[in-house]
Amino acid sequence: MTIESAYSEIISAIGEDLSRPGLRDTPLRAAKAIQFLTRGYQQDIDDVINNAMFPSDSEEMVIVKNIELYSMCEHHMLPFIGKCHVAYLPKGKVIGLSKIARIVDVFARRLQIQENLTKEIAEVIIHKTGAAGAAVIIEAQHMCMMMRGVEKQNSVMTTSCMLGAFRSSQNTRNEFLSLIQR
Ligand SMILES: Nc1nc2c(ncn2[C@@H]2O[C@H](COP(=O)(O)OP(=O)(O)OP(=O)(O)O)[C@@H](O)[C@H]2O)c(=O)[nH]1
Ligand SMILES: [Zn+2]
Repeated sequence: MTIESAYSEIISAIGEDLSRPGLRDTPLRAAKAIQFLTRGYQQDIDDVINNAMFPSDSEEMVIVKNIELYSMCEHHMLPFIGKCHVAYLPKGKVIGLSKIARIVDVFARRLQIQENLTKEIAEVIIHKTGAAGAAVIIEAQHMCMMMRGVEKQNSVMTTSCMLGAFRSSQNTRNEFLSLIQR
């Protein structure tokens, strides 16, 4: 079954008239949309990074904060939306700035829970850059909690993953936390 025909069935099953003009092209449109929202499954991390690693003597913390994040919860297939803060401690090389946001998207554009998304981003950053540490914090709101279910509009879920020096050194962790709060 194609995604398009699956959407046709869903639209019929909810009692709608698939032949009315407004819905005629909807299964195809919706199929394209869900493929975009889950395109992370088709992406390869090394292709995304595209060798954008540059030698550097700097061992100072690099932080990219407020990366906007759109993902889909794996329980309800509804969006969760928020921001992601990423940091790492370079060791001999730095990664192209945009690639950090691209890595976030590779994992966000899948069916996810926020905890796993946070961990997957941190693990790839540390493995691909050989950094002395990596840290990721995600703050997000889940449509499955807002539009339906418990219907809470203001709760924000915060998750973090601290690896390497961010886990072992409280000073490093505090530096990261104070810099993202500024
Ligand atoms: N830990 C975690 N839970 C999530 C995430 N996204 C959605 N959930 C939760 O997944 C749970 C699924 O619970 P179920 O009881 O199986 O599903 P449900 O009956 O639709 O639950 P309600 O949302 O409470 O109505 C809910 O508590 C959701 O809030 C996430 O990223 N992380
Ligand atoms: Zn959900």
